[in-house]
Amino acid sequence: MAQNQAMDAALLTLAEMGEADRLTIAAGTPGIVLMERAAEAIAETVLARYPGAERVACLAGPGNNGGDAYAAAAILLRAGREVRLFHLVPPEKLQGDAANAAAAYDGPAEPLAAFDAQSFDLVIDGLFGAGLARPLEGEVAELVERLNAAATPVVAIDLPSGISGASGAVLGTAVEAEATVTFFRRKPGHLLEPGRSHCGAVAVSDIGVLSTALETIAPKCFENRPALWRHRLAVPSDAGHKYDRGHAVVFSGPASRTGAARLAATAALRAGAGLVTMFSPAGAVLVNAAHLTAVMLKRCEDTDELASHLGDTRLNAFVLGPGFGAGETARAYAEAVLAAGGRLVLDADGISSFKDDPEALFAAARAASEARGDSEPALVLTPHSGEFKRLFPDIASAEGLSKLDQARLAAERACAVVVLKGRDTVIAAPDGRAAINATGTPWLATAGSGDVLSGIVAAQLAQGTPSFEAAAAAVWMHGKAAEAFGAGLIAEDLPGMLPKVFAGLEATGP
Ligand SMILES: NC(=O)C1=CN([C@@H]2O[C@H](COP(=O)(O)OP(=O)(O)OC[C@H]3O[C@@H](n4cnc5c(N)ncnc54)[C@H](OP(=O)(O)O)[C@@H]3O)[C@@H](O)[C@H]2O)[C@@H](O)CC1
Ligand SMILES: Nc1ncnc2c1ncn2[C@@H]1O[C@H](COP(=O)(O)OP(=O)(O)O)[C@@H](O)[C@H]1O
Ligand SMILES: [K+]
Repeated sequence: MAQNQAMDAALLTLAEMGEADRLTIAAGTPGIVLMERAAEAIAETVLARYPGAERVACLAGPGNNGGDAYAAAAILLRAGREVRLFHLVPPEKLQGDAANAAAAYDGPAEPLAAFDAQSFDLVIDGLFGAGLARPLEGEVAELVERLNAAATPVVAIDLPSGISGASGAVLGTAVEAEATVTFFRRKPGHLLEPGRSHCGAVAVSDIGVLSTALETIAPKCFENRPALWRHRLAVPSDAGHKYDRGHAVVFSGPASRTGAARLAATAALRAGAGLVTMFSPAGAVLVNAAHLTAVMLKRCEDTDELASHLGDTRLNAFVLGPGFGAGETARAYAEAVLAAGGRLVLDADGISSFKDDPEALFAAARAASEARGDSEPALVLTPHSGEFKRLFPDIASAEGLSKLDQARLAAERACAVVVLKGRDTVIAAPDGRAAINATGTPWLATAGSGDVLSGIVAAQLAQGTPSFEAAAAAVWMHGKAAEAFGAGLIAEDLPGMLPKVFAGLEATGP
């Protein structure tokens, strides 16, 4: 059940989508039938979203994306719309299903050069989809730029032309659509920026591709939805006590920089850790004591004091980095926590501390994961792109890697779950599993919101949720908390929204 629901959230590579098509066609559904159903889905979206759009332009490219445009044009013509089709290559040059779709269309058709967006109420973009192989240039690139400058709304078939389905990158230039209709499952490019912003509202149409094909294909990338992790989340048991829900620790920075750690600690408590203790340097104990209530406080002045605290094996999840200060202390604490068998969320200054010797961190993470004996990563890294660059400079600067590729490579190298943050946060595990997040609002771009996220991750780790699922759940909840609050959000508001997020999680399906 959980497996099936997760498969609904799968994001397919070009090869995986091709394989799903191939298996469906081999099982008896001809390609032209899939194209016909794709066209019906496009027409349905057009008629439902733009009931008043009379003058419709269909732009048809040289492949099957163009074939979909011909087939959609035929349906809209039958529905009484004033349809004109503009083609990049003459219909007689099309092949296979696209050629058949073009032959079945008997409305007006002209070369692309005759197209003027201003003369239409709506444009259907069927230039390029999954087969986009290189950057747009010349006549097509100019046309796309004119189209984007015009006010006419665009519905894209499969992907806005110019967007890479694999990476969300703009190849040359790309159509800015109001809506996109894709088939069977989304592709990473629908969620990764800038692709996501170019897609507008995405509708996914089944078109009869066999969902059982996914069992053979075994995709490893998913949209971050509860179906991915709900079954692994720890929930308070009826007769449980607080220690059943884990004991999280957050390291505080010095007296003038304690707020970030408190944000993480409050979030950890709200997100369900049974107990949360702040480890504070001596000079910050009074400041922290004046602010903390349910969060407990312990002095931790140096590695000796830390070693004695780590003797308490009930302390099981740690946050190090928010407001901590970058340097030798952070490095020593991180290594000590991992060596003691703790699960560690390393954020902000904690990440930057390893800038000159990332290998030391990766080796500590590898040793910790091996010592656990369950191949469960002990380390969760939560970098934004600047912090990511400090730990993984070569991966960050390599040409042609998507954000998804970057997070996966980093996770494998660091033997850690990597949460590469942003509007399109990617969560990746060393075994190649990845999730792309779509919850949240731009109001999350506010000081301290990342600190709150690290606390939510730690709460899940403390409760025993596996690291990948813990990180993915935390990112989803963090985004939902922001959505529930709305405009005017500051980081302090996020923990207080978590009860609503939990209530919503209980009430809704995947
Ligand atoms: N059963 C199925 O599979 C179903 C698939 N469906 C639909 O098929 C679509 C995929 O079709 P597709 O594979 O034919 O690719 P498509 O996106 O039309 O483009 C390929 C053409 O573009 C050309 N070309 C590429 N880049 C270029 C550039 N920059 N500038 C200029 N030309 C460029 C490329 O030329 P070449 O690289 O060969 O020179 C080739 O001619 C998919 O998105 C969905 O809409 C649905 O019907 C449902 C069932
Ligand atoms: N435009 C945006 N839309 C959605 N989420 C965002 C956006 N910008 C930032 N975020 C999220 O907000 C958080 C910011 O974290 P971070 O950059 O570490 O900030 P800070 O260091 O101030 O806490 C991350 O979880 C990130 O994914
Ligand atoms: K398209």
